[in-house]
Amino acid sequence: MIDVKDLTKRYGALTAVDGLSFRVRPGVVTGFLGPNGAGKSTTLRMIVGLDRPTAGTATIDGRPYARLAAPLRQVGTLLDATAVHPGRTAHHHLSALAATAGVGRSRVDEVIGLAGLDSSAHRRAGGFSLGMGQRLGIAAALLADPPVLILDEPVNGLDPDGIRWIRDLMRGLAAEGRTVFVSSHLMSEMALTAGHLIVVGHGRLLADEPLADFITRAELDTVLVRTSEPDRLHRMLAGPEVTVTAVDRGVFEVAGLDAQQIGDRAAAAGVTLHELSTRRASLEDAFMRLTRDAHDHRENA
Ligand SMILES: Nc1ncnc2c1ncn2[C@@H]1O[C@H](COP(=O)(O)OP(=O)(O)OP(=O)(O)O)[C@@H](O)[C@H]1O
Repeated sequence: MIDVKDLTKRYGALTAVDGLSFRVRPGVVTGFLGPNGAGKSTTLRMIVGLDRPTAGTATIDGRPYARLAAPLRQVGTLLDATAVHPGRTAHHHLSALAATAGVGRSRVDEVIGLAGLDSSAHRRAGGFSLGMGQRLGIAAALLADPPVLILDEPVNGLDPDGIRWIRDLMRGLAAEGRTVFVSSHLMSEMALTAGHLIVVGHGRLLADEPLADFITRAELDTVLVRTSEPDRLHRMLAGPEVTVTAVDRGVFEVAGLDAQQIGDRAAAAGVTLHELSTRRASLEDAFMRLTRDAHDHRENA
């Protein structure tokens, strides 16, 4: 479990992280989202002891990172995949790490296989592509089999195969009961991977809830309606909170009523419908709505 309490980081006049509190629990992939500059990397860096908080605390299984007895065994991190000596091979890099963590050599080969690096294990990391560097970073994070994983933008630079691989890996690690905390810009990817979301904007907490609740709360679902009686449809749907937008001949997108309400009204009015389907909002839609509102709120404050 990761526990962040009133965490604050100021750089001169800029408050990068502003009194942030949340918990990341085991058993589910928790996505960490926010617009550029929202304070995600700064928060992750404070959690793993690379930055000192101006105020507040961040603990991993009850202790600040710096006071963990065996950090590599307790938390695996991927914060900057390029932080590998370019002259070292992947195998050499992982072996050196394994030695400091008291991890056996057989585990090095195991994580190399797990990360899909078998054929490049003896190449110098300096010649690695971004995606291979990410794979090496993930192999290093998994090396000592830690119960907590903190990954900053792990899909960066990965090809579609790599993206699917890391998605399955993260979900598998969470299903084993580990704590998996992962930041990403890719909403569609997070929607497939995360079960829970922590969303920040301007260093403040905007949401801390299951992914499904976050999307539902944005109330952005719409209903697609097809009819041969558009005028009657308009009359029966008219209302202050209802928007009807024509998307094609006889096809309308309705916001403000759900499919059941529209179906009931059509039945009562005797309007024939040829299609009635809910269009679920995407995580991206919900995220844009929430972060835009936070932005407006600040500008108006
Ligand atoms: N060392 C530093 N000195 C001064 N300002 C900093 C420093 N590190 C980060 N910042 C500022 O703090 C704010 C938060 O940055 P941070 O990198 O944590 O955001 P982020 O959410 O990770 O953004 P991105 O998604 O773009 O990586 C930004 O305004 C950034 O410019």
